[in-house]
Amino acid sequence: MASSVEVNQRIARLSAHLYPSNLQMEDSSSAVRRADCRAKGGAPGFKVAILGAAGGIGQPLAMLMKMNPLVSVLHLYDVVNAPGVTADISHMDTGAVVRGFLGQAQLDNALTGIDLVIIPAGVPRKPGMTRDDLFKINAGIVRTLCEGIARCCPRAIVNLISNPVNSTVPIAAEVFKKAGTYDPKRLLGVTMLDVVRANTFVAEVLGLDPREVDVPVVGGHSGVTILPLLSQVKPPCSFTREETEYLTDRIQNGGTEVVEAKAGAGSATLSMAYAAVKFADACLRGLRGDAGVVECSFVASQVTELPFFATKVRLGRNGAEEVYQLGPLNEYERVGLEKAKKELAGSIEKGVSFIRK
Ligand SMILES: NC(=O)c1ccc[n+]([C@@H]2O[C@H](COP(=O)([O-])OP(=O)(O)OC[C@H]3O[C@@H](n4cnc5c(N)ncnc54)[C@H](O)[C@@H]3O)[C@@H](O)[C@H]2O)c1
Ligand SMILES: O=C(O)C[C@H](O)C(=O)O
Repeated sequence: MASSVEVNQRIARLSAHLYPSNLQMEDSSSAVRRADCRAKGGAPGFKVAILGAAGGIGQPLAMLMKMNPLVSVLHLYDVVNAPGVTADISHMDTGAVVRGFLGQAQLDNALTGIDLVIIPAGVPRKPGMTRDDLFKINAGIVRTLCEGIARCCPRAIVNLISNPVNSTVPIAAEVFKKAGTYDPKRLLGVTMLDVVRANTFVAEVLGLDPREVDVPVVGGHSGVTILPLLSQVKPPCSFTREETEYLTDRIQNGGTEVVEAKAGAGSATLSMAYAAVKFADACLRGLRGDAGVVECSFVASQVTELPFFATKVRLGRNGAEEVYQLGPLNEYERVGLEKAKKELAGSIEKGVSFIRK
């Protein structure tokens, strides 16, 4: 008759066979210890956690981060399906070691020791909804996740994707202030998709390769708060009034264009995962100490009278180390800026009072 130790070993072997992701899900297993050795002994890299990793954005984002050579350890956290996504991604023959974490009981393990946290957790829009309509559900999700960050990795850089970004970033800031861990440089709202779209649409109009185009997009991440500065496009160029209006409208409504095309099946996921990885990679290069890493982001700011605003920022070892001014605006952009600030003020206040209430 088999001893209880032997029985337990057999069960563990069978379980690992049936549920290979358990190899990554169980922190004390020898596979994880081997993975730890590999992470420490292999190419140096950063530890990254994705919260909401089983979602429409989370899955392609996890795949792309697993391909990023700057990442040595990748933690995939979600309240559903984390084991499946982890098993799948972990078979990719790239350097990063992948571990999955399922449900709130594993949130702290998912976050401990992490350098960069990327948050795409939360519900997406359906046609007819504004991003602000997501506040009711997503505000609470972001609060819970940020409480975990404050407990377990208070020095991590946070890339916040969950909408409405104009309110979720102020929510995160308030959670961190309450916990006494707030460092404004380390909290970055992800507005990269607006820049990615702007580069694409402007390149189409100019007949250029989008990779050659750089469009600053400032303000926030919703409707009129998305303010492309077409007067500052690189390479230098000019647009007719008609082109300016077409481009501004298309960039401001790019998200709605995708929501309507998906007809109830969600919002941008693939282009967002691409944009999130582009931004996360910039943050990691900054953490590594690379010079001259500059991207747009919605951050704590003194560029306007508002406490948060998106502009170009320089990313360094401490996050957004320098927040750049707006630069010269034309009349069309000055009018746009006033509209953007008016709407942003309300969204920021809504986020702040959600925590302070
Ligand atoms: N910042 C941007 O530019 C941008 C672009 C696109 C989408 N978004 C936003 O990103 C969010 C996610 O979009 P999606 O298409 O991936 O949605 P999705 O519904 O496909 O995925 C969301 C994931 O979050 C998970 N989740 C829910 N509650 C959670 C919790 N408490 N902890 C951890 N995970 C949790 C879900 O289980 C799901 O897997 C939405 O709020 C959307 O509006 C932002
Ligand atoms: O539009 C949305 O709801 C998702 C996202 O903010 C986007 O810009 O695609």
